Amino acid sequence: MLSLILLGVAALTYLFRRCILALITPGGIPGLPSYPDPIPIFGDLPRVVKSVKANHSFRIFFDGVGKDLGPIAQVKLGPGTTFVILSDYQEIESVFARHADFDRAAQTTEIFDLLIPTAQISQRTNTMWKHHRRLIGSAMSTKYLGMTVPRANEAVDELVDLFEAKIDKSEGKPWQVEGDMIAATMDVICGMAFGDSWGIVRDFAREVRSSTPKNGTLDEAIFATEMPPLAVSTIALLDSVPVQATFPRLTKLQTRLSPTYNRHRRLVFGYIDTKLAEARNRAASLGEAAVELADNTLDMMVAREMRGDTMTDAELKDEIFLYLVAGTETSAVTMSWWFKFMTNHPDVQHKLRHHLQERLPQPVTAESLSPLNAPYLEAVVQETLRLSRTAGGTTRQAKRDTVVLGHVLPKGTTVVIPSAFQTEEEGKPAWSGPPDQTTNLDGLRSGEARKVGYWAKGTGLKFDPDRWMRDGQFDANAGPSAPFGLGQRGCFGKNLALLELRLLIARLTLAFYFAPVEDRHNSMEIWETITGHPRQSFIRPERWPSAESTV
Ligand code: HEM
Repeated sequence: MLSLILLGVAALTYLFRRCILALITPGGIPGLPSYPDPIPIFGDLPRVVKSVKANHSFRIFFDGVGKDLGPIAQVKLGPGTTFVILSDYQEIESVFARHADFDRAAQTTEIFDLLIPTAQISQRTNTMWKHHRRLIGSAMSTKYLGMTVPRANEAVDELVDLFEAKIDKSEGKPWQVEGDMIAATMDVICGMAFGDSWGIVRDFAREVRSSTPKNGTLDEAIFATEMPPLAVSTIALLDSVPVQATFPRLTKLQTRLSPTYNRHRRLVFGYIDTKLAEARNRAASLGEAAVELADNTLDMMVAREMRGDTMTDAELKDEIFLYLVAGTETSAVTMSWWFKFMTNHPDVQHKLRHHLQERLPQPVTAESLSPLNAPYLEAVVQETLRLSRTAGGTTRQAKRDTVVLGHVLPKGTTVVIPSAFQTEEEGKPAWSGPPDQTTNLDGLRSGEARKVGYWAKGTGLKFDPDRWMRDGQFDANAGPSAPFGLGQRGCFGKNLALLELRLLIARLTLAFYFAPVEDRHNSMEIWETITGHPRQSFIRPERWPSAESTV
């Protein structure tokens, strides 16, 4: 009897110890390279938090894991939470294409679900996501985007005018350009989403002309321009997305209760309400013709509603607001990096200007900006996207147990795809771990043979648009780059973003020479929100013919 009791006690003790061990061990996937000595319960979390705080950047941390630990590695964030970091381009392509195995990760849907719970970005690939894509997909069609070019051209005219005003007032001093680009992309996106630009850039130009700039601590010009309340509230809502929060759920709870957040929300969603009512009145008076005549996204959605293909009002408003969330900062930040690349590469500016003078008819159309008509322009756009790494990285979550590079990833595993692969060099991928981690991966990869080339050895981190050119043509498969993600959950606004970048870069190159700036204005440091901003985005434009330009 006693021995039975002792046996029972031993069994219970063993089970108890196993449970405690399971609780305090950070978990992880057997056989995958990971950092040594994670802290029990917290795993690598303190290490991640420290690195992100020191660098102001998740991307630097995750790129670093890929470089240190190899093409597939793990970061253990405590029991049950493991991130797999995948840096091998060929396998990344395959993961993006395996829709039955992977979906948008909860880490992404959960950071947006407070702000826009029913928008595409907050959904797994479910019925609602498919319905929304069907309803607004045509907003990204060539036909619709082509129709928006005259309106976008007007927005660029206003930006050129703003730069002219700033040149006249700045006495040759540089200024930070990101605020101008946020204003310009908001004007473009609002024009497309509501049919009305907010006219922010036009107001900026008026304010610049009627005031004197201050001198900043780096001897830069600081202009007294003010964003209108709607734009301020939009930016505040965007900043409330808990992308860097250690405990996002707690941060969301705090945000939900914040009077400031709720005030911004009321203002922006009240504006969308008014626009929605106006669009419905317009559609009612146009009847059947409303579908054909719709020239902005809201009108397009409302016209379809009349044909019985409906979203709820909440869904409609979330999708429209997603335009502002996803479409302004991303394009503005990419453009801010472009200015930096230009001030550091006068040779590229000259080459691009000559190319555009030869190729671009006036007025500019969507077709004239295409890679076929202006291949070097496309090379500059794609090189800017590759090296600015605006989105930093993407994530996917395993829908079932699945194999990646020979390792079984359990259902629910989050795969992080850092941006490091975009700088991959010939025969030497971005990662360079110890020899046992850089073994030949052939036979382990689940995708088809590689279609995309490598960047020439030692050049991955250089800004060089010519890497995309083959025999005078743009080659989309020259080397690895996926700034918009890939697959069915890739960026919805990719075509719009590309058109906008092509137009802005072409028109600004023809209008100005962006003179080099001093070293103290030329830091390449990143600060990260949802996107990776250049900490310094100084420009010193000159009208053509420029006194400083040598050509
Ligand atoms: C340079 C500009 C832009 C960049 C670099 C960019 C990048 C990205 C990336 C990396 C993703 C995630 C893709 C993935 O997980 O595979 C994404 C998603 C998305 N983007 Fe963009 N984007 C840009 C501009 C835009 C614009 C202009 C719009 C719309 C007007 C837009 C709308 C969206 C939407 C709605 C999603 C979520 C799609 C979904 O969840 O199915 N983006 N973008």
